Amino acid sequence: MAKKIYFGTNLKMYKGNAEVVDYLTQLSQLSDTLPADKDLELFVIPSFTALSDAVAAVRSISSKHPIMIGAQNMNPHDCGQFTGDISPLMLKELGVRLVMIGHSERRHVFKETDQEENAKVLAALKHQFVTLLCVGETLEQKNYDISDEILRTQLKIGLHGVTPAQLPLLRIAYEPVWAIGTAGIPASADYADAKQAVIKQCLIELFGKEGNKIPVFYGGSVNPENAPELFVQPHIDGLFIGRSAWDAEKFYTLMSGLLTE
Ligand SMILES: O=C(CO)COP(=O)(O)O
Repeated sequence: MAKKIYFGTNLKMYKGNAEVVDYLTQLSQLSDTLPADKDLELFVIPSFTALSDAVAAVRSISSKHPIMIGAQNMNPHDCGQFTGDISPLMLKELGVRLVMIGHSERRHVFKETDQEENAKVLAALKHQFVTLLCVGETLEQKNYDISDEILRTQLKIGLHGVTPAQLPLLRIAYEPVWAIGTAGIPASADYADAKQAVIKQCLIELFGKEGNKIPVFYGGSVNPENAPELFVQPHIDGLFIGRSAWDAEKFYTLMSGLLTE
């Protein structure tokens, strides 16, 4: 069987409810026309306020390649005195299937620690969410030549206590902090692939040969120009995209170009 291919986008704090519904309606219709013989996992991660209607929107359109809806963050507790936070049970109730944990903006803007990401990873897996842990080094860490150590630390703490039975739900995104967003400089395909290899090696150390089956995506200024080279790298299982995927047609064009090459 051909290798599974992964495409996802994080909408960050950009689209409100109505805009997310329009976007998903368009993207679901377009995704139906992607090659039927490809084994694809597509996911879109909107803001919390759009999740309910986002789930309804993707359910209302039948597509050969249905879109999985994810949340951008999650409190690890089922309920409690955590004003402003959202629990796993609340996300489950809405039909959300995926939870993203440890996005660079959560780590660096909101100062989340590896230990906090670990609590969220364990809670997300316990509640059977597809669990997407993001890792990546800052520019300063890269300049000190400690990127590999940082990635290994984020993985070893972030995944502490994950059991082999939970691995099929786990996804990793490598998103170098310096490559993300409007001020980001895209990683070269060679650099990205080398770091993805470090991540895969660490996953094998943690979980044995089953660790090699965990999909690892690249994210950080993916665009129509650099996507083809990134996509064919041996250690990159999928692309996790921000700005270049926020227009449904542009996202579709990027994906269909890669799938038909
Ligand atoms: O943060 C990202 C995805 O989570 C990547 O964003 P950009 O593709 O806009 O750099």
